[in-house]
Amino acid sequence: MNATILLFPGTNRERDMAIALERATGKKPTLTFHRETELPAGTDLVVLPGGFSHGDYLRCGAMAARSPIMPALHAFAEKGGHVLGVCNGFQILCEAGLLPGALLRNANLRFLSMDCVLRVERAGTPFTSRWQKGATFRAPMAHGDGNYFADDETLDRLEGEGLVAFRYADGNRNGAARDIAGILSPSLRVCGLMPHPEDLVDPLMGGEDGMPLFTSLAETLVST
Ligand SMILES: NC(=O)CC[C@H](N)C(=O)O
Repeated sequence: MNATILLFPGTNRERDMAIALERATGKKPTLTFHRETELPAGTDLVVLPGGFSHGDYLRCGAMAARSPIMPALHAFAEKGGHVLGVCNGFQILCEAGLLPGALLRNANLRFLSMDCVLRVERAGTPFTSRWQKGATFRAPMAHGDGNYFADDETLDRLEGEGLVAFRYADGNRNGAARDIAGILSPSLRVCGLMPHPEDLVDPLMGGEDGMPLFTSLAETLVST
């Protein structure tokens, strides 16, 4: 699997993401700056990592969603490419319209930095094939704007079509609608989630709970 990590001004989780991807694939991902207009040839997976792109001004991810690289990302997704967005990356994917809804300020208006427990709501996707449905796992979270919002019609559609990937299983600290922590596109090839599985991929970090996300992708996206 050839992974490309996108970098925006203010991205700060790209190294964590690169380590997690390399652990799963044995290959170093490519880093591509937001000012580029093309993705590296042969990219199987594009990852938008966490951080504070453009200082979180306007709304988290709003400016990054209009970066020069974004038309290439849209084209990649339309052609069947896989895209993962974590935290600020999830916010950018929503602001870019690649996933529905938006991430609003946390309900208590505080930045949340702690571990949470996620439940896998949809197994058998490129992002979740290594988990059973209903499995729970620990994931660190660190965000000020993780309050997932969408209108009821959209939420009903996401639930009806099995596009809720992950829910908070140990309490809803940020106010996210229906405890939603991560969602999938109808194609199942675009996924965004707020917590950080890439920060729990080594016993030295306190566990490897996040690894199945990356091994699922590595197993699905075997490069030709
Ligand atoms: N860790 C992150 O990616 C943070 C995302 C965003 N800046 C927020 O605070 O919500």
